[in-house]
Amino acid sequence: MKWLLPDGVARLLAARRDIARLLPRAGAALVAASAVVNVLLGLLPVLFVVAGALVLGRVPAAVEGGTGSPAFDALIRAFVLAAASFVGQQILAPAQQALGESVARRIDGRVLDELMDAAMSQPGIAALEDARVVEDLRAAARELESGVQSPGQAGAGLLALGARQIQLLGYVAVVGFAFSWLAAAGLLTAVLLFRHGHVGGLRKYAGARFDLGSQEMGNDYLRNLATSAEAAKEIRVFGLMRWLQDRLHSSYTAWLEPLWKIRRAIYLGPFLWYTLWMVLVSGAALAAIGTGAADGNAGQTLTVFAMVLQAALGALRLAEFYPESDLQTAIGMHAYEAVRRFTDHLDATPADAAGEMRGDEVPEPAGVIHFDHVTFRYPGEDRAVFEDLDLEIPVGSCTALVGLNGAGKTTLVKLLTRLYEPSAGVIRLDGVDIASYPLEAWRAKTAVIFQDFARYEVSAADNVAFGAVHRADDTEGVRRAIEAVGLTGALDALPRGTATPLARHLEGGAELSGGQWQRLALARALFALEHGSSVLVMDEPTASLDVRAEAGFFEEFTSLTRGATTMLISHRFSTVRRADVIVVLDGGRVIERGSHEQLLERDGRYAELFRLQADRFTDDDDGAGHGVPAEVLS
Ligand SMILES: Nc1ncnc2c1ncn2[C@@H]1O[C@H](COP(=O)(O)OP(=O)(O)OP(=O)(O)O)[C@@H](O)[C@H]1O
Repeated sequence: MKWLLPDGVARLLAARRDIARLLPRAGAALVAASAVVNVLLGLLPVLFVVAGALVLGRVPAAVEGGTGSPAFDALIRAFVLAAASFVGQQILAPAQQALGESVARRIDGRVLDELMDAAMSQPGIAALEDARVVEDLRAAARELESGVQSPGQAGAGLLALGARQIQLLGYVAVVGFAFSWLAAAGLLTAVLLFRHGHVGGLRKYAGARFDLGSQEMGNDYLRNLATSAEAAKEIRVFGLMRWLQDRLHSSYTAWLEPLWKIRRAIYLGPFLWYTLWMVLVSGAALAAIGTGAADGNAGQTLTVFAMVLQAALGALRLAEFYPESDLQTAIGMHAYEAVRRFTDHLDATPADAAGEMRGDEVPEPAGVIHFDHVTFRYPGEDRAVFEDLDLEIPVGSCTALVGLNGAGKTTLVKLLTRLYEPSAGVIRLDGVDIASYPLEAWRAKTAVIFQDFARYEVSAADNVAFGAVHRADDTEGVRRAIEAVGLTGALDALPRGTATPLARHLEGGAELSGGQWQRLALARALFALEHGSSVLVMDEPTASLDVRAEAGFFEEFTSLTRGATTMLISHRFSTVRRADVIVVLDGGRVIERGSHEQLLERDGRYAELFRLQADRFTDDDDGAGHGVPAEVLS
């Protein structure tokens, strides 16, 4: 069947079908009510034209027969019909709008739920780390929330379009029955052609605009840069205002110019062409109606003439833009397409390793976590971050990971926490593939402070409790964790103590310093340890700590995390050197492994990096190494 239809029409029908498939999300009763209202709103104007013409045609006989005559009664019946169809339209128009809004809101709500479910049900983060998909998604979520050009509006718009189409067919049928099917066909063709030119152009323009999405993302980025507090300091200090203004201007121009060009090409030519057709066909049809009237018998012709003329004009008026449906059906589905692109992306993301599952519990680690010949490349990347990595992390002690930027330390943590699965090889806990444990149970065993840890805009206490949310009621435990990281004084000084929301834009909210946020993240990990986690991963945990806090960090943490398996990633050798085992990563492999003393003795990469950092202190001092803090060199 598809090959019978021109390409454009097939695409239009497919788009309409996609919108129609969204309608069940609004609920059968609501959609049925809206459909009935729209069908009535399509029929009533046609009925009004027919009844109005009958009134006009019956006036001469009614005047002649006088009140009470059958002709007068017939006039009154036609008048009542005309009045009822007019009043009906006035009553149903607001109902159409209200029902349409409800349909739109329900569809958008359901699609937003589906979007959130899809995003949250992902065990990994591959899709969410794909910048293009995430931008798509943000745009879709924005449309769904604002509900301006949303799939819900497209659904409501489709129902409203039904009213206009029924109206058009009704007028055409009146012209056909009462006058000429040829004239009716001519009118229908003229209206559909004009609509095709106009609405088709709208769709093409919307498509072109979405194709320029990446350019629009660039504009958004620059606009945010200009208005966000985050970049405000640097932009002013480095004098980047002028640069930013120029970039904004050139970026917007580069986006708008192709759009203007497309708009001229899409609208101007076709508009002139379809208008010409419209004028010719409708002129011929109206001339034929006028000529027919001049030839006919008086009473009959008056009715028919009024009916046909009104119907023809009514049909021609329907060649215009429909504000309640055209933009909505043309643009609303783009947000939904973005949602679908996202869910397709999720479907294409490799599923969890589906090996043999082992119970619901992960046993307490007893021996070793083994990255057993692990190879990993990020989705869509050719280069492997790890190639046949073989790394053993002893349970119950502290292992530090050292390596230059980009060596793969954070990626290792993502693999351990199963945010990604290895491309090859296996990660084992005491000989058992960690992928054979239920994901939630495995993650409950791990507590991680990521380098870019989250700063939740909730209370300070909740920020800590999120480490073991099922024990959020353990307020004593939360206090202990806060105490352990030395934050009690700072948090108690806040307006509502640990209940203070940590965002200034929230009522009664406050903001913490970078180092205080980092301590809070540490407290979260400690709280997780207290409630069942036994593998603690800390990625740059001291990056924002002051010197005193950093110096005391290791002692405090070793006593707090005694018995846990700790992985410590840090560029600060004063932190790293106390670890039981230090592993040096380079080129996706382990190149050195040992204690601080063993690695210094070996005089390899670790020793080189350590001395480089130590030299920074000695150069600032007397050049003889005497200025190196004792804790670093000793
Ligand atoms: N989501 C991602 N998609 C593709 N490549 C990535 C992604 N995240 C990291 N990479 C790449 O993987 C490599 C290892 O990055 P990773 O963040 O693990 O290094 P790192 O050792 O933690 O570095 P740093 O010391 O700077 O924190 C880098 O080349 C990085 O560009």
